[in-house]
Amino acid sequence: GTGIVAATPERGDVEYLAPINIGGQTLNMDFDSGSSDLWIFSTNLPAASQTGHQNFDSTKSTTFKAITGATFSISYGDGSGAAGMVGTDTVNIGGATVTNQAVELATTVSASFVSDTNSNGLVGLAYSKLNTVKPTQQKTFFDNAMPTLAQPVFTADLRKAAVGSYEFGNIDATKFNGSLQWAAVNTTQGFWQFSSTKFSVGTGAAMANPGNQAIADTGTTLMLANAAVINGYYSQVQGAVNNATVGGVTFPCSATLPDLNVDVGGNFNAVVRGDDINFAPVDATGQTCFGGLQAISGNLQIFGDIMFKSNFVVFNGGNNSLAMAPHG
Ligand SMILES: CC1CCN(C(=N)N)CC1
Ligand SMILES: CC1CCN(C(=N)N)CC1
Repeated sequence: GTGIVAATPERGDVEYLAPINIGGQTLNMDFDSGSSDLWIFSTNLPAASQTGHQNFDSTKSTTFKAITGATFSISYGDGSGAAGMVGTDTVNIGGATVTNQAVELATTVSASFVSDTNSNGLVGLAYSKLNTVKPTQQKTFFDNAMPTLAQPVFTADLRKAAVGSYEFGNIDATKFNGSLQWAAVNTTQGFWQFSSTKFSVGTGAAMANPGNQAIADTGTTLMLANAAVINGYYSQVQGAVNNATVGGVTFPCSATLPDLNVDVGGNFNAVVRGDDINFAPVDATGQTCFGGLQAISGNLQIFGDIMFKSNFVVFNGGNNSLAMAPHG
């Protein structure tokens, strides 16, 4: 089978929401290729945490089954998190259906999730080895769906300030230009991870970034890269400064931003359009803009939604590879 859902950006493209159906109830969810838990807002939360959200009510589903003694607890890089109990139910994402999918019902969620009323949980699409359910680790929706999908793939078509899509089991060739370029994925850490050991800025010469790795992460808003990339890129942007007050690199909103070209798996070069690297004004004056490319230490870079806005991405769980092409 196949499935397709619209991916709708929150204001400012902070995250992209898509609807899933669980036991007859529809919730708008944040699809996250950087984690592996499918957890949902539920009526098991304190009433205050449920306010403004779609809350799954397991007592209203005729197909829900609790997993006795199973719990989950997950925390994310930004300090947010959720925890609760676990059951199985039928999950249908745009037509792709898994019976007995582990669904994790939150009994506690952090404040940032409560206040983000557009999101009612996460659909983890990284490798199942990262799933947090105890005592028995559970599989992701994609892992469970794969055997019944027409192709063992899902695709992300995320757009700047526009509706895109997530699709399971099919690669829609009308959604990208040119041919898909493929790279091997290193699954050891459970991410859609690949090497990225060189980059270039605009039409400039390739610069080495030895030993560097990156993950394709739909759950992260920005593109987080190491000092070599940050310095290499922003040295080419007039007026770019590291603005401690704002918490990252800013530049005049009138700046011309060059494209960033990054190596993927030693196999191909992905282009992140300069226009997509202008994330948003820092204040109402619209004079100063916050960069979509920001710093992270270490050599595991996080290619988040900023990269996805310039590239259609295919995740192939059949042979652990990943492909990109410019959006159509
Ligand atoms: C390496 C980190 C990337 C951001 N995360 C995520 N999308 N869930 C957490 C893991
Ligand atoms: C990967 C996740 C990080 C935390 N999130 C949040 N606070 N809304 C969602 C995505």
